[in-house]
Amino acid sequence: MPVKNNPLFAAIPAGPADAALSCFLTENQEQFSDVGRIAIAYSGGADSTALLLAAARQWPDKVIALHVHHGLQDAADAFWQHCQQQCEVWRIPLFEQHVDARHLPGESPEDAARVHRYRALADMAHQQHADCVLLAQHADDQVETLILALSRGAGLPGLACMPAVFERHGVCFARPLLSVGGEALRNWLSEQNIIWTEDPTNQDRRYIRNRIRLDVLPAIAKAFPEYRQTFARSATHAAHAQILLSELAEQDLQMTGNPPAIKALQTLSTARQANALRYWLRQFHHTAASTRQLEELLRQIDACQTRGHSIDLKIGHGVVVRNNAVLQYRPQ
Ligand SMILES: Nc1ncnc2c1ncn2[C@@H]1O[C@H](COP(=O)(O)OP(=O)(O)OP(=O)(O)O)[C@@H](O)[C@H]1O
Repeated sequence: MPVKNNPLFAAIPAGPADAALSCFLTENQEQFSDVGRIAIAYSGGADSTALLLAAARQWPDKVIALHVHHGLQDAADAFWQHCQQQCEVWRIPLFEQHVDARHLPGESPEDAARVHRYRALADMAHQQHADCVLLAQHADDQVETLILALSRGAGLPGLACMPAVFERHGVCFARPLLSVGGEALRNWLSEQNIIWTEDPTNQDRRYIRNRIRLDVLPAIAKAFPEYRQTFARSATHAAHAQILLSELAEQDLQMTGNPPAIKALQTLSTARQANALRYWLRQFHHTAASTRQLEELLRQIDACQTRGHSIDLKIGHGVVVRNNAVLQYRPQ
């Protein structure tokens, strides 16, 4: 039975996820006015449950659910079973992919799981011919991301937080719930007696994100009741400023050439050199320099005044070296 004729589904009234989705669609009209198939990244948790229901109401019979089985914790099977049961009730087609999300030495388990998850979601979206994958991160996730970025001393790309629409692995991803808080979504689901799964690791204070959510955000909420809106505004300002810096870096790389000529780099101010080099490393070599590495690279470039001067600096999984008149990044 299709979603629109399903009495179980039709009985659920619209809630905050519907409002946020419709606001998002108004803001991104062009991209979403004519979608064929739309996929929801459905973990079984509260946020993606609310998004799945709102999306299925918005696009009856065009919505599919995608679930990534992480195989990391014992609960992964239970999450998958829960998703199967719910999608059967709502008659929403569900697809699943298993990933081996073990992390490499030095890599955080959360980062490894995220990398595998995006790859699996993109694979499934390709296989099912979905136009876009919707993720259920909300306003509180955005604030957590901002605080996490501040705690790490991040630059503008980190402070810009999570974009509402982006592309990865050739697939469009979107986050339509960034304007709504997590509590509103949960309260609404509870009022409708809709069940969801709780990830037990969300209470584990060994993870910094959980400490932010459980300990820091309640204190911030007390001191700054409007923090969701004001923090989101700051993230938006940072995102806009980052766009300008990327445009400037593109112009500067046109002038210096790619790979950048050392003499041409030296004609730029130190801040512009740093900006151009960060962009060059990120866009063309998929790596990022720490603040200290970048300072050292700028020092070596400044000192490179004669043929005899060399440049040699380890950054990410490679080294930046001098190759005659230009810089070169050599993966190792
Ligand atoms: N196992 C999964 N399968 C499919 N999508 C997932 C999975 N885990 C997370 N996602 C998607 O990525 C988003 C962000 O992941 P995160 O780990 O922050 O979510 P979560 O804590 O599982 O929250 P929720 O499921 O309540 O949205 C989720 O909202 C969901 O859309």
